[in-house]
Amino acid sequence: MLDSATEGHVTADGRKIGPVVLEMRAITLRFGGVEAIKNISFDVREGEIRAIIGPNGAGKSSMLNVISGFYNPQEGEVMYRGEKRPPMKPYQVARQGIARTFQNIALFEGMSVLDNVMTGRLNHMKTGLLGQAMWWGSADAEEVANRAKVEEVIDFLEIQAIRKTPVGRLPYGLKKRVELARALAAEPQILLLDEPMAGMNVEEKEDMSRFILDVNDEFGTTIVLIEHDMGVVMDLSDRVVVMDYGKKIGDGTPDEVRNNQEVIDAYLGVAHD
Ligand SMILES: Nc1ncnc2c1ncn2[C@@H]1O[C@H](COP(=O)(O)OP(=O)(O)OP(=O)(O)O)[C@@H](O)[C@H]1O
Repeated sequence: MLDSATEGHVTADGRKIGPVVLEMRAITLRFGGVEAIKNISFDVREGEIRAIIGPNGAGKSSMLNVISGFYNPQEGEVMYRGEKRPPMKPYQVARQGIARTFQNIALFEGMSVLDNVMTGRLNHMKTGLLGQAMWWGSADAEEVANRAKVEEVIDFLEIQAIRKTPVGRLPYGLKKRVELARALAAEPQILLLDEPMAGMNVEEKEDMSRFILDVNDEFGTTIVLIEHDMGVVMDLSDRVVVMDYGKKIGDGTPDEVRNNQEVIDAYLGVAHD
């Protein structure tokens, strides 16, 4: 199905998957004596939904943190759009078009939904948020564009009704959606989602799954996600990387991974959460 890193294909449901956009090459990450990631390679194609799964402590968050620039690995290379990425700070990675959400929600609780989503535009602002706030009434071209994008995202994620509500007053599932909105406001090419359904009830999970699929479909955003809920992962993802104790033990379509004996033994048989 995927013969070449430079070719794309169309999925059974009609979504376009492009060439490789991000490639992790032989990544090793250590914390003192702990090897959180052991010589792992995998790639991400433009427009795909790529999951990273594995039991607790497998190294999934560490991997997402390497992609987002939060950690720089001791060994290996991150190739982005065909070029080797030098060690970078997270804000530099964000400027390259990679946005993320966090496992534990990281929003400004006292600020409104609208203002929280607006912070996602920081990378697109020449004046910075404070400057924008001071000129809130006058609306120059940059501000108009930023506001328009934020309103588009708010509409898209169906959170218009709560746009003025302080985030601290919202239920958990909606906070997660606001976090997604903030990440989307940055207009990322790659969106990193760290356990987007964690702590959600069934209905909230269904909503979030739909929004992830819609974002991917509507904006063509490439999505890399970590998720514990196996049903969600198998339904959403084009391809899945399986990690266990810092090693990669599987990589392929949901069906391939489901039928991989090493994965069955090491992961699916292991209860957690
Ligand atoms: N900042 C850190 N300092 C020291 N060790 C760390 C640090 N971050 C992660 N580790 C260790 O690295 C290993 C991988 O952790 P990581 O959080 O990446 O796993 P995970 O698969 O995301 O787990 P979970 O599903 O529980 O979130 C663990 O042994 C963890 O204790």
